[in-house]
Amino acid sequence: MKRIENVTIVGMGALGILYGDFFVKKMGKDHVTFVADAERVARFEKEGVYCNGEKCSFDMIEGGRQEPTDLLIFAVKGTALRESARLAEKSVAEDTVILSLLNGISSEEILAEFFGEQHLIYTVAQGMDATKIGNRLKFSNMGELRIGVPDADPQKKENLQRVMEFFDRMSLPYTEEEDIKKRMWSKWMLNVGCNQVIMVEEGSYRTIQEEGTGRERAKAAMREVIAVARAEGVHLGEEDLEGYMALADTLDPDGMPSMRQDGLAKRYSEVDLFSGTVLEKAAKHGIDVPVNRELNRRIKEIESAYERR
Ligand SMILES: NC(=O)C1=CN([C@@H]2O[C@H](COP(=O)(O)OP(=O)(O)OC[C@H]3O[C@@H](n4cnc5c(N)ncnc54)[C@H](OP(=O)(O)O)[C@@H]3O)[C@@H](O)[C@H]2O)C=CC1
Ligand SMILES: CC(C)(CO)C(=O)C(=O)O
Repeated sequence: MKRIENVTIVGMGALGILYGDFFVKKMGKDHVTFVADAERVARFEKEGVYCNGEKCSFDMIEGGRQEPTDLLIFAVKGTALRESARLAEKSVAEDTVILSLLNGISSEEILAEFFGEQHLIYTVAQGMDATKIGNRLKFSNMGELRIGVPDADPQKKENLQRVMEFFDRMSLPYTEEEDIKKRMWSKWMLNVGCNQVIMVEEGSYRTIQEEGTGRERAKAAMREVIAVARAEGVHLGEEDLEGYMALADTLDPDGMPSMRQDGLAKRYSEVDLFSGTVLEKAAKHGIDVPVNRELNRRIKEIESAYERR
């Protein structure tokens, strides 16, 4: 079993910086590489990035010039996944393992189309309160990775063992999941409620932590995910919803989910991966999802104003 000794990360945003900084501190900077397009490399070289106030010691190179890696981590937004997968092509050799930290239920499928399903270990990143403003990341809780494989393919099981051995060696917080598909849907349910409500109410985690309309609206959006999940054969229930609301309650009340950070920076968000996907799947099953319909309408309305700036 080949040990993981090198990590390549695509996306130097909130999660990319959090994990990049963690790995550099554990393995040394020679074992960690970021890959990006020429423009981002130039910006990084000029401005650098900071993690909890400290300047990060990272190497970033232009896609196409990199060597194959042992572990490739995608930490971009859903809106940039295909474009960044093309940049990462040279990072992948036969024994490269790929993790996607993206929220939603479709990034693994998209990456499997590019690189082949055998490379992918399914992953959910959760529990972190990582807020990046400009080139500065702040977090108080690094959260954890939930990892697993949805089938019993022997090569994937071996890759899962390689990743767990690596995470153990790094003391990186993670949990192996028996039913990774259910975990992905459950976390997605949280994002559909929490990220979208905080975005439209222009708030912070406090918006959904305090009893009141924000919290109730988030739960109502999440209940629509439960209905869609069941129609798709994924058995989510009220206990999963309560479990994830309890997790959201542990986050810094002044922190913000990634979607709200996009809203503040006037960047297009992952709305299509959240309510967009709920609406699509609900239509397929004839399920009415008024809360997500309205959240989707409102987020698109907010984003349509960006073009007029
Ligand atoms: N933030 C959080 O706490 C959590 C986020 N997630 C999920 O993780 C994913 C990443 O989120 P987050 O880290 O917040 O996102 P960010 O927007 O902070 O970071 C994404 C980074 O990717 C960069 N990027 C965009 N396009 C490319 C490209 N073509 N090549 C290389 N880099 C590129 C962006 O560059 P630029 O600086 O130019 O924008 C940015 O630095 C999302 O799916 C999110 O939903 C999951 C759990 C928690
Ligand atoms: C809700 C949260 C913070 C969970 O870690 C998240 O997934 C995000 O910011 O997109």
